[in-house]
Amino acid sequence: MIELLIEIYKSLINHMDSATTHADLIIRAKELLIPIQTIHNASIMNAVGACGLQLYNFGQTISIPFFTDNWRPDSFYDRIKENRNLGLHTLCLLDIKVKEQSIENLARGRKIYEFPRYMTINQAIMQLLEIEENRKQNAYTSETLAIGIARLGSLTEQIIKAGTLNQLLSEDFGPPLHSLIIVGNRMHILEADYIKYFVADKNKFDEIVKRDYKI
Ligand SMILES: C[S@@+](CC[C@H](N)C(=O)[O-])C[C@H]1O[C@@H](n2cnc3c(N)ncnc32)[C@H](O)[C@@H]1O
Repeated sequence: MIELLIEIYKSLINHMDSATTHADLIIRAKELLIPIQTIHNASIMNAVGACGLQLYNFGQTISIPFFTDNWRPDSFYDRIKENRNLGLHTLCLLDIKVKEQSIENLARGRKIYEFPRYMTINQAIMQLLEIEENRKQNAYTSETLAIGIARLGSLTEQIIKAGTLNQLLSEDFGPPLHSLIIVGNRMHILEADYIKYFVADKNKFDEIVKRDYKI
């Protein structure tokens, strides 16, 4: 019970009702008859509006896990495709590996943990392009408009950059945390006007807006 209370306490530092983790904690607390008071807070799920895309126009959020040599999951590709078909943007949350044990240490019961790893926007784009290359259903291409966000909310270190997936691939976003947004295939003119502030290559951006969004 103490452990659950600590988990709930820790989870108060983000938006309490936004994800499976939170629902799980609340259900478990209710089962144990622990009284709960929810204090709503900021979350990437709504702070993402800082990139200029309107929250109304986001579809399903996805999480992109690190590929390994023999585990390259791609089920989230279908979610991106569904969102894009409806003209909606996709917020991609990127994998975090902290307190992970190697198979060997796990097998031997050694409490030795691997160095923490945080997926970068560049790694996420590489994985996404590999998946498109395999699936070939045009959910997106290297020319699709996207927005990379790093350390959102930090007064001095926040970075927001918009461009094609290909353009963002070579950008340096610095230390974690990173998120990626794949822009839907419908965009309001106000969204386009806002995003322009985060674009390095304005000519290319205008070209894409004209070509893909007819605005
Ligand atoms: C498992 S999710 C948890 C999100 C958290 N519960 C929340 O609601 O903000 C963690 C992922 O959210 C994204 N994220 C959280 N905070 C962020 C920030 N300040 N800037 C950019 N991405 C962020 C990153 O992709 C990170 O890997």
